Amino acid sequence: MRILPEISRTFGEYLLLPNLTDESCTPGNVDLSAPLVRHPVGQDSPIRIATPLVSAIMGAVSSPQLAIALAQVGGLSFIHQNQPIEEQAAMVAAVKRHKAGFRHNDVNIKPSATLGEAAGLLAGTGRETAVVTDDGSATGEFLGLISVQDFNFARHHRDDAVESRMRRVAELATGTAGMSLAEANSVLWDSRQDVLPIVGGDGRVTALVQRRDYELHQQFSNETVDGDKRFRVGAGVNTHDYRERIPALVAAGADVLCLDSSDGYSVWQKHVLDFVRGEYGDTVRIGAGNVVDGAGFRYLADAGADFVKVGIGGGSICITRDQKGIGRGQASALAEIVTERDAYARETGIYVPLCSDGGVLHDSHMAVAFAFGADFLMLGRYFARFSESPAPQVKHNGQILKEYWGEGSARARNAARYGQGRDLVFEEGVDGYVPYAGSLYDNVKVTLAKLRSTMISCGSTSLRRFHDTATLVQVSQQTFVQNSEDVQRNERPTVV
Ligand SMILES: NC(=O)C1=CN([C@@H]2O[C@H](COP(=O)(O)OP(=O)(O)OC[C@H]3O[C@@H](n4cnc5c(N)ncnc54)[C@H](O)[C@@H]3O)[C@@H](O)[C@H]2O)C=CC1
Ligand SMILES: O=c1[nH]c(=O)c2[nH+]cn([C@@H]3O[C@H](COP(=O)(O)O)[C@@H](O)[C@H]3O)c2[nH]1
Ligand SMILES: [K+]
Repeated sequence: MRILPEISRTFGEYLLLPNLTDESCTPGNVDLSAPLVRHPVGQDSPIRIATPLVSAIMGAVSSPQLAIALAQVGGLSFIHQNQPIEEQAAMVAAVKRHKAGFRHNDVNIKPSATLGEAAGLLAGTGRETAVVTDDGSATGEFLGLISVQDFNFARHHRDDAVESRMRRVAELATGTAGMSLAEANSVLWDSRQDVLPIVGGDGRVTALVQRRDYELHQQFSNETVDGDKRFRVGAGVNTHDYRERIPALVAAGADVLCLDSSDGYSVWQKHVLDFVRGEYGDTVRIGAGNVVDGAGFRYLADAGADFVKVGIGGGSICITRDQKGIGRGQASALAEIVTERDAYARETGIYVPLCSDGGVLHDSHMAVAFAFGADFLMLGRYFARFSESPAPQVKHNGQILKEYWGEGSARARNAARYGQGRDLVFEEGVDGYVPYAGSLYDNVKVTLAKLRSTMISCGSTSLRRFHDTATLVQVSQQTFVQNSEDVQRNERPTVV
């Protein structure tokens, strides 16, 4: 038995001290880009991301829609692995197929559905337009479009059928499969429609081009794309069915894989890394984890992990610490592993990036994590709140919420029981709600602005320099109480 001479610390226990801010420290000069995978020291990582945020390997978080939005703003998603192999591979393929400016047709409704149902569907998915098909599925016959602008409950009854208000195919301009984005946009503008359905030879809608996306696209200069300008996407894998799952994900076009486990310091993870190197050499990139100490990091780095993920029990839906008594404060875990990463780089000449996973409750915690030396962050709760996340949106006591559940919760494990015999003996995650926060685009923009501002105060224009020069101070509980004790906050309605 050994007792570490430390008190395990979390992000919220630290504040940053400013450093000298000079003329070079402007928001436009701050480079937030990060290496995603291992590389020789002094060289660039084969995959970099302009925005150092990745979405958690969770069913409530990482869907194709969220993956596309996050890649557009320069981050990366990891499609969850708590689902049959074919379904996960299909989600990866959907992201890879999605050409910038072309959206998947994933919101469909039957003509006999009610306007009330259409309104619920659109609100739940954060979309303005649904495609009307004969059977209400994405592969059904294309009959028309129904948008939020097509009906108004002051004039139309909730029980009226969608077909009473939809714009029918005959009245619509459509594009053809294979059309370039520039061509599609010309038709869109000529037709004065907000949405252009792209229709394949079989009469089915393959994609939608939206005027709003065209406008958004002008803003995206940092997209995470591969050499063919397709969005990059990651995928979670496990240590059970990897011999079947990994080939399917690679075939679907996954750009990077990541082992998804609460405990990465295991021979099972080494077996998977050996399998990947044996089958694919360095052409397939795979991260491993999670670990919370230097020994765990070194084991996975030696086994060939492309990045190492840090964090046990710190997630917002985590109950691992209560259930198993295992875990470590995220700040303490990072501090030790960052030291090990840098020692490893000096010894071997190989830099293995660190992903800090979980436990970010405020945007300021991101700055603290980068100051501690994380290369990029994995976030679950943060992304679950956005309209692009796949979780259902619900209303409770007048507040709009999104469902958010852990991968160790009964809900996720039930969904995962597809013949692997992974019986649920005890839960390790919560099944709950988070407040709905609007679109990913708007929120990430604000978060990154805060991070740039913190870095400017600390005199840094790159994450590496920020880490190298940061001064952190541990704060007392009293410091936080002092901030807010006397001020009665205005209860402002949540902006939706
Ligand atoms: N980051 C965190 O703190 C936590 C994350 N989670 C999430 O919950 C999900 C489930 O995680 P885990 O329960 O750790 O799943 P896991 O599949 O990694 O491990 C489950 C059990 O199977 C054993 N095992 C794994 N591979 C094996 C093999 N090939 N042969 C024999 N035994 C093997 C492990 O030792 C462990 O006892 C993941 O999505 C994970 O991210 C759950 C709890 C905490
Ligand atoms: O103890 C746990 N039980 C669970 O059911 C569970 N599901 C996910 N995770 C981990 O939490 C991370 C996301 O954390 P945040 O919501 O704090 O960003 C994720 O990225 C995971 O590492 C779990 N941990
Ligand atoms: K272990």
